[in-house]
Amino acid sequence: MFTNKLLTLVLVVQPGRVLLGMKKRWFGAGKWNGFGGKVQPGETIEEAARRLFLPENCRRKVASQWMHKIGNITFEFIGETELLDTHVFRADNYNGEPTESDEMRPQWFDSDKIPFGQMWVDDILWFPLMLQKKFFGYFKFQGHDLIIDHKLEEVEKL
Ligand SMILES: CNc1nc2c(ncn2C)c(=O)[nH]1
Repeated sequence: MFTNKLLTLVLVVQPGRVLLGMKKRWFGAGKWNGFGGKVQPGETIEEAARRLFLPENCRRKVASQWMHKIGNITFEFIGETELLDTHVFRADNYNGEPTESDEMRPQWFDSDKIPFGQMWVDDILWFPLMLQKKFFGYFKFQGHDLIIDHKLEEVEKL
């Protein structure tokens, strides 16, 4: 019997560059990734994505349509009963200056120099879709570094 944990992931994709953050602790520490985390009770997925990406002081200034949903990926880890239901957004119009937090150290990467070797092993599979389309994904992991099964499909709408 699986339980579902709702997570958000925000990526800023601009002409020629992508904003990633080095996760400094907890789940996924040591990997570059988008920005996000757990959806709290009582908030929508979009509200969580906004809360977890935008610093407190600039949330008011950013219009609500600043991001759009582009993907949904479910991660299963063999031996664990909690599925990570990850909702992926793009926030391309973000024009702030990303600042380091106790969780993440932000850095811009050229689109052709994404550090996939220091990212979750699934990212290299769905990033190309994320750049062009909307997609659904399912990844079954053995530990944190081996994908033993996956599905990935482009969709017109989520
Ligand atoms: C397990 N692979 C994986 N997990 C993620 C990712 N982003 C957030 N979470 C929880 C990711 O890119 N890959």
